[in-house]
Amino acid sequence: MTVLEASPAIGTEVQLSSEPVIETRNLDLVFQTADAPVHALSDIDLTIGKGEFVSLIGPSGCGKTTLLRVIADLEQPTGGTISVNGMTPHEARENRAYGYVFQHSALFPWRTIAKNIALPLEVMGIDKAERDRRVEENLALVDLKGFGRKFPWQLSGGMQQRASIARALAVQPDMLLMDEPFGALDEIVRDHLNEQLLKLWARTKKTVVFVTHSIPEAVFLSTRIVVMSPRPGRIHEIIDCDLGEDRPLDIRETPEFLAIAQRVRDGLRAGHAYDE
Ligand SMILES: Nc1ncnc2c1ncn2[C@@H]1O[C@H](COP(=O)(O)OP(=O)(O)OP(=O)(O)O)[C@@H](O)[C@H]1O
Repeated sequence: MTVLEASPAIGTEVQLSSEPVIETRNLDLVFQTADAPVHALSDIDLTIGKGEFVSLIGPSGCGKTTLLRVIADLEQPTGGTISVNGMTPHEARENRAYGYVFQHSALFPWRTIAKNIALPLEVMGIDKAERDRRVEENLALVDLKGFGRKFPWQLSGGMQQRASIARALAVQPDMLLMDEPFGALDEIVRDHLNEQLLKLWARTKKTVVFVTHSIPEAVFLSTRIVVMSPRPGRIHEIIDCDLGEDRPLDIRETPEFLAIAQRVRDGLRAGHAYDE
């Protein structure tokens, strides 16, 4: 199925090769605060297809997290429309359509890794045998086999983030929403996790929406990159990242990769001009 998206951003028409799972139209969000209203999102038109890996990139405060939180039903838009898997975000949340991964692992320190992963399954009322099966399956998926009985503080930061990805995957969501999950980690660990995430994505075919500040990370991981501009956050440009699925780390030195990275950098610079 091919879907044509009309977007006010640069690169106005986008051909999606899969059915749309997230669709926003004229999405707006104004936070009411004690001082003055904060216009966080303005006129966001975005369609994300099933199985895509889409990164949101933009300067601090441009609304990346807010957009992810709207998709996740953690914030309510003040204008426009949004559908997630053909449902409202609220219905999608109730249907456990997505798993959410935060910048910091958000694991409970008093529970073992296995019990952290099992927690949402307990809340869902899934029986112990199935919980144990899913814990083992997802530990293996993020290369943490044998670490289930450890506590979070016994694991490195990178391993803790992998455990939170396993927890998000355990509810078997169609989608992963990831808010700068590797932002607090050093470069080498981040490179390694980027490689692992890419393999995981290729294996599971989940739709991923990924917030990052890093241009190389966005280009390395994504099928499309949404470049946002600040105050109020809007989409400046959507860039295709047509590097194929097989992406070893040294792809980052190729002319194709560097050309896309330059386009993203130019987009971020031009987006800043909105502020002036
Ligand atoms: N609950 C809230 N109440 C009021 N203002 C808010 C709230 N949440 C976010 N904001 C404001 O909305 C704007 C967008 O914030 P958001 O966290 O989405 O940006 P971001 O692009 O994710 O930033 P960063 O890259 O620094 O994480 C900012 O100006 C922020 O201060």
